[in-house]
Amino acid sequence: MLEIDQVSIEYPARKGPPSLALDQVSLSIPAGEFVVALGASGCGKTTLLNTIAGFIPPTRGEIRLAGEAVDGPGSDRGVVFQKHALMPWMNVVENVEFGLKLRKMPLHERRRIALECLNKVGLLSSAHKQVYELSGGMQQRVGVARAIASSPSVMLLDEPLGALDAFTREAIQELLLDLWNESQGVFFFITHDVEEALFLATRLIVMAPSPGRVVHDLSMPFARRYLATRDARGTKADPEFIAARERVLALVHQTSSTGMH
Ligand SMILES: Nc1ncnc2c1ncn2[C@@H]1O[C@H](COP(=O)(O)OP(=O)(O)OP(=O)(O)O)[C@@H](O)[C@H]1O
Repeated sequence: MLEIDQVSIEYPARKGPPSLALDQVSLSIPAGEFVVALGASGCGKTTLLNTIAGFIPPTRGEIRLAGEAVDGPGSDRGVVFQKHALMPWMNVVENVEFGLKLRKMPLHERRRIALECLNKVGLLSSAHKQVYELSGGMQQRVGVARAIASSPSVMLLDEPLGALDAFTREAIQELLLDLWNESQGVFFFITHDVEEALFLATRLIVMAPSPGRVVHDLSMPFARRYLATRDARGTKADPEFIAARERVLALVHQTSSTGMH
């Protein structure tokens, strides 16, 4: 269980009072949920993700994972950013096993795990390539493999597919659902794309800015429907999906325009 308990984050302002990036956000997220955060720019999505990751301490409130307060980054949380943060001087498999190496895991063991993770993301045959030899989509898959290498109970993904073409994006969406389904952990995913949000989420949170807060918390059926049918296009073309997309678009629009005033 991931618990976000009354978390507020203030950033110091150059002049005047600090700005409230998150205002008393509370969410209880049991294992096995795929949470997607949607909302206008500046509503605090990245701040919330970075706080769960342990990169930013809450100004007030607490984050708990399996009952333990989060007080910094840890191998129980894997992070994937939009800009893949791969190390260009290491090859693909060395990038994937890097976190395990830091934790002093012996080479043969970390290599076995890294290759297994590369296999899961469909890149086993690229294990010994250099990072620059890979496409953007492949690099993002390496980022995912690296994040799952430590078997985290929470995966944090900040617009990981934002820079990819539509075809690559859809393929990685399906991969992420498979990895989530297999892990039965928590995925926390940020996107600006409503269709992507609806496809991936079992739980969709809509946030609003000024101050950053959660204004809607909705349960979604489509991710599980896809996993049962393996029909991504059929899932996204379903009238129920399209109706939900229009409803959620209207909600996001509403919350972002009220945030302007
Ligand atoms: N390091 C920082 N220092 C000061 N203010 C910050 C900092 N990081 C974010 N903010 C402010 O906090 C608020 C929330 O920002 P955040 O990046 O979390 O929003 P977001 O919803 O992820 O936005 P986007 O969708 O544009 O990525 C914004 O008003 C932003 O200007």
